[in-house]
Amino acid sequence: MATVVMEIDPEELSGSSGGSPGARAGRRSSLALTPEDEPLVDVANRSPPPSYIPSALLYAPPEPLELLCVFPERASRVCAAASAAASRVGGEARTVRGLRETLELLRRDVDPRLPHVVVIDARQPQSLDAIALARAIRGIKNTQHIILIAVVKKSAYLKDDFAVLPFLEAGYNRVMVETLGATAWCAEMLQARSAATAARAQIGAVAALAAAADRSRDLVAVTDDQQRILLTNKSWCRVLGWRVEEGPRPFTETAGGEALRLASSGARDWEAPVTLRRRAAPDPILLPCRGAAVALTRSTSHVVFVCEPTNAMDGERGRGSLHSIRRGSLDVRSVASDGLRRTSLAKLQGLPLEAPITKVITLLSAATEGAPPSTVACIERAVDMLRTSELYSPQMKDEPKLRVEDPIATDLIGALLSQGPTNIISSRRSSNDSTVVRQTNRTNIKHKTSGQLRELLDTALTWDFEIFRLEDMTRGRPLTHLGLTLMGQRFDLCGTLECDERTLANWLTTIETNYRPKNSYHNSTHAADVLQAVAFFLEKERLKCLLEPLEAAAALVAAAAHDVDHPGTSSAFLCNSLDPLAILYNDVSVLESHHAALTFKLTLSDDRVNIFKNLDREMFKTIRHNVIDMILATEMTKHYEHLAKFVNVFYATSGGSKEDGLQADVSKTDEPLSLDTTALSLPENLVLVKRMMIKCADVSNASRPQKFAFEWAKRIADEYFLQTDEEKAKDLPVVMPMFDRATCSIPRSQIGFIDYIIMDMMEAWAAFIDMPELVSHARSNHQRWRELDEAGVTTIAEVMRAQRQYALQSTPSNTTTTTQPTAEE
Ligand SMILES: Nc1ncnc2c1ncn2[C@@H]1O[C@@H]2COP(=O)(O)O[C@H]2[C@H]1O
Repeated sequence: MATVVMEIDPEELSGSSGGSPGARAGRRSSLALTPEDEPLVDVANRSPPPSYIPSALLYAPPEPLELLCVFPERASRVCAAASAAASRVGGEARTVRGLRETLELLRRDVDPRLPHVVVIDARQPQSLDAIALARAIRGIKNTQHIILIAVVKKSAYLKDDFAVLPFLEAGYNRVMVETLGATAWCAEMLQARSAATAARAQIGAVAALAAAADRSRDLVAVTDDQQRILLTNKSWCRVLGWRVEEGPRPFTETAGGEALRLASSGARDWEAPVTLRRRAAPDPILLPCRGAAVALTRSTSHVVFVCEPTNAMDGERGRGSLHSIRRGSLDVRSVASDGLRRTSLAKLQGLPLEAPITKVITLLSAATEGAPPSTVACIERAVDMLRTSELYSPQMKDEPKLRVEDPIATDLIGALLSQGPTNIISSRRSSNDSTVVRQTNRTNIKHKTSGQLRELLDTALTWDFEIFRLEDMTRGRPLTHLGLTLMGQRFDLCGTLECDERTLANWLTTIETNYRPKNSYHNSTHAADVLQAVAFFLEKERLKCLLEPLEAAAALVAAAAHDVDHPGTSSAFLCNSLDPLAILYNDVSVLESHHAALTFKLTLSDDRVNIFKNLDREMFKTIRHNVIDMILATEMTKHYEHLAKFVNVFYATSGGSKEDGLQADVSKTDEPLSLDTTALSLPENLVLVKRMMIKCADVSNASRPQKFAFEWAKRIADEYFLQTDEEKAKDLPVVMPMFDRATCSIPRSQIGFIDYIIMDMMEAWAAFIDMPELVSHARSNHQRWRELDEAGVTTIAEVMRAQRQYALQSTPSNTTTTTQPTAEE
């Protein structure tokens, strides 16, 4: 139906003054009246309003469980079991003995520790009337979300099938038979916490929407499907002379007109006039009304009426003007913080410079204007978080389980992600193992390759490239050979950098010589492996289109040199031992700074190795900047920062899933990521791609076929163990105490590494360059580590034994397949 729009006189509508139709003036309304006041109605030709609570409103930050036990007997073992379960799942328990104490605790006006769960001993009615207590708790405001659990005797069930009913009717959510079982209580606590958190979020959302209605200058009423009024807002009460919180009453007592007919017709969304009776005045008023039916199922559950007051009512509003309604609704705290925010905003706006984060904070702060209190609270929290400088530092989510149950993963991830010295330094000694630039005395390499080596190098661009075979065949100098093949021949680095092949060979030899062969992991085989991964990635269409030859060259150089002179111990170790490198770099990005600086020191030290010597100043500046940036990006303390930036820029966010995306869980990997291709055209985003490329290459071992992944896992564990040995021998803080060769579970460390470091990153990168095998290998490695863990395998020797058997079983005809590559040549 077409809507007839005409000017109407609000005073006439309100019935409070005469006024001829010809004298109509006032605001526009989509409500149309004929001169005879016959309403023409605009019905439901727009999209219907939402019949759901928007998910953003249901956001509930994870909270540690708060348990309240009400047990008359202090020494109750059941109470102790429930409390122990609460702490097992990372929460806290308090115990009270009776009704009075419980109610006192719950009635405290602002108790931030309002319990999620109350467990009540219902086994001895003579000591505690559990039914009365539940009723009393449910009678207190804001306790609807609390999960009440009654503990009953087993005999209660056996005697009477319906024994639970009085408890449920009194307001309990669950009835539990008394038990001391830790598992049963833990399960109960976890379920109860999530039910309570969800319920609290729902109630908060409803309260927020009620608050929004309350602050509207429109007259708002909500009825049920029987047209009984359930909720009215302040404007409604003021104009119609109602008391706030009048109980349910028939809407027809108060309202009439076309609006009512439409509401009862089941229309989803309509506009029509409504007549409303005022208690203090004889004449009803006629107001334009917008209505909506809320239907969570097929049938309507609620109908919302929003009636526009007329200008003539402004006089009646008193403190109900828009301004005074808003101000009146704010409490002292929110006014104060609002004021403070404005002051600091004003200061920020006065500055000539504005960082993007300032713009974001300004926008968010502006969005609190007129928003309901719960939304304001959410935004304020978000702004507080944005104001910290550690935006990308990960914090364990609600995963206290990890800490308790998987100390090895906690150790590893904690050590990878934390920077600087370990907190307590029990003894400080300078390291004898100072890092010095070793001059290479092997500038001449035998560049010719044997037939077998040539054959192997021909497969250099396959994802199952036999890197350990290359290590054997080249007697520990895989980087030079692979570098000449990939950088020299495949990517024509000499053409891009305008250097001769001899210089490239010298450079590779120099870099390789400065890797330490004593390291089981951080040696030149790792450098070659990362170089190979980068070269493999560069072959992908997406990167071929995006990167210039100079950028590709920078990536290869960075990959080859990214861990040069790695001492085999972590930055934290260097800081703890006051190593000269830690002193030089002030405990900040110690190793990566050293790798980048040494790369240039070695390269520029001699024209015979200087692959950059023919570049002009600008090109040199560009490649130097790129190489440094990529090497620094391999620092694991910045892992989440780089990953989050990459994901935020290149993937469209949907429903907050990207925030969750950083939570490790290899089981939830089915959602396709949707690439935002517009971001690709912005040159400033390329740096994120390059960082991500080297980062993924650096830890790609976990995404390689199993036999390689397992060998790398063995090597890194060996290196970690040596560090732990050295820390103990030198009385230094032990950075990863769980990495003790006698006790450490290799499978568990790998499961943690894949869960928390690899999976999300590989998913994002694999989708970006279209390389699904990165994810599939990581998943199948994860699966195999789990099998080994479940089989009780822990040490390196056990892993290797199990893998040898596994290889024999899965390829019975191929008896040469082992996880340890055989030496050749
Ligand atoms: N398979 C693995 N298991 C555990 N840690 C690993 C593994 N691969 C790489 N790492 C760690 O990830 C880090 C990446 O940066 P680094 O090469 O400096 O040091 C690496 C190791 O500490």
